[in-house]
Amino acid sequence: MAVASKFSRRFFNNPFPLFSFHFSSSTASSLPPPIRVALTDSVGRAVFATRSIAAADLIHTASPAVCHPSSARPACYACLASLPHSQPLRSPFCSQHCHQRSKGYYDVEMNANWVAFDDYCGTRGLKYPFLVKRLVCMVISGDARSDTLDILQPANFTPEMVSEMEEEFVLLKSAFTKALIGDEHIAFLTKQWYINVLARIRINAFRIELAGGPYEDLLSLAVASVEAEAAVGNAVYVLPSFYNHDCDPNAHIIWIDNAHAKLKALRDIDEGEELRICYIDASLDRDARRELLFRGFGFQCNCHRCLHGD
Ligand SMILES: C[S@@+](CC[C@H](N)C(=O)[O-])C[C@H]1O[C@@H](n2cnc3c(N)ncnc32)[C@H](O)[C@@H]1O
Repeated sequence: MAVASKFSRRFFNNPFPLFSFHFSSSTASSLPPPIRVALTDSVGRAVFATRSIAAADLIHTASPAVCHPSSARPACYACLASLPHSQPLRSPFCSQHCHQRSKGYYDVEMNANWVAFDDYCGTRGLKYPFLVKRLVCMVISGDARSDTLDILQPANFTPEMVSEMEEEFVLLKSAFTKALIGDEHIAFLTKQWYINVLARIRINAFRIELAGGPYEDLLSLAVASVEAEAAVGNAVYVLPSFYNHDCDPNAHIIWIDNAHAKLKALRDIDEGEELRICYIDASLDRDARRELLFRGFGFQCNCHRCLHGD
């Protein structure tokens, strides 16, 4: 972690961190999470430890700003908890609590006809437009602000990529206008807004695979593992989006039962060290990792492993 340490010593001494966070963590301690976000001169913003953290410690938890279940596996509409495979799906919710808390945006979504939009995105294998659709429903219902994701780093789209998004944007917007949602409620939904949100989702979305998915029996476990798609869905978070990537990370993000994320230390971390997670499969060889990071996230990885040819 030479690169991380190089940044960390300098930025830990910066008296003006961009953010410090004070929210609940599931550790027994009443201390705030031991992190802060500060600006670096080579990788934008980054997360730094404000005290030493022991291997396997929970650093903090995070709830998604927006999430959406995958179509391949039944998952709760609100929290992405696995739903039983073996029962006919009666409700898209895992609990009354999830139903209640997402009722506003669920009703907005159910009021519109999604056949054309879902077909268009489904046949092209597009998953991120579904996160935008969810965010639009949340904004209309008053459950989110239209600028919720503005703080996150955006991807650079080429003009060709932008023009390819025209059709999905038109289908999304027309589903709402045909559902007679008043202009005043969807004034924010311009093509520029759509592109800006997708650009942030592209860099910051997490594909969620549950570590502790409840399988009712061996058959449902077999069905789940035979399916190529192990993810229960995708989600975007605010604080976890400030973690930079390292091919030999000192932290990781995990999901046990649902989209509520846990950031955990993979090894002992010093006060002032930068916390980094791995965005991809770290077991790939250097060329494959670099290719994936460049195509998926648009950056040349500056981690110690990559710089030293490992
Ligand atoms: C999810 S964001 C991480 C937070 C970001 N630095 C920011 O300011 O919001 C991912 C972006 O951070 C930068 N980044 C993350 N890890 C990097 C690395 N190992 N090498 C170079 N750039 C990296 C890249 O610009 C990448 O697109």
